[in-house]
Amino acid sequence: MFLELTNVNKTYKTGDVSFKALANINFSLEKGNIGVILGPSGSGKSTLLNVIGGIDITDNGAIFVDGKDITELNDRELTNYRREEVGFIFQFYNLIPNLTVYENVEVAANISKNPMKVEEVLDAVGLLDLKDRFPKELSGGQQQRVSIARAIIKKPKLLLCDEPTGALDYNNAIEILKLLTDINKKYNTTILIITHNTAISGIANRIVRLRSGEIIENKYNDNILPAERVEW
Ligand SMILES: Nc1ncnc2c1ncn2[C@@H]1O[C@H](COP(=O)(O)OP(=O)(O)OP(=O)(O)O)[C@@H](O)[C@H]1O
Repeated sequence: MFLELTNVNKTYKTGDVSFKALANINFSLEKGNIGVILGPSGSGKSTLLNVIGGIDITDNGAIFVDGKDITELNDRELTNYRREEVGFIFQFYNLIPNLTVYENVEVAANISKNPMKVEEVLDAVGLLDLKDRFPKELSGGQQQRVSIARAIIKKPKLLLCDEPTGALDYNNAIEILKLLTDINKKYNTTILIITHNTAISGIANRIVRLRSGEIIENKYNDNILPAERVEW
């Protein structure tokens, strides 16, 4: 199994108050699969993505990524894991406003050991013609393509997406889902998407539903839809 979580718990402590954000999480995802984590606001989706991405730490449990338990890594190893093995995509793109499209992607290449060529990645996301524009000169969908280019240039084993279509209108959202499924096929990248939008689960091999930090449903999807046929 490529990604495997066993008995993962996460508690936030603020002063004397503690809050259990993840309770006994168990699920797994095969290499090259797409997983979708569904759940309402506050159900623990971002927390789950953050612990899988090595941005936050768990109370206990194991998180195996490609055979390695990342909860056992020291700080330096965890930095390398985040930098080399995981790509992140967020709802609000987080592009650097005073750098061009090309430069935004180049920055990511510069901190990676064995990156793809900037042109190749911009071509893969359909932005080669717009490489000299600044983020404010792009539509939301185009800005999200830049952030996807930035995430995949390091050839991540795992692509973690936090509401990747949350700020987009329907047509742009479908284009981004199509791009994610294309990347999944082209590079065999394992992708995990968190969203409150149930319709997005149409493109996923595995669907996990969270409520109040607990998994209430975990199923294999044997009726996968192409992105173009996802509707909401
Ligand atoms: N740093 C923190 N300190 C304390 N509590 C936190 C912290 N981060 C998140 N929480 C709490 O943990 C719970 C889960 O939060 P999380 O952000 O994982 O939910 P979510 O499903 O991603 O929500 P949303 O869809 O609104 O982003 C929430 O009740 C939240 O208030």
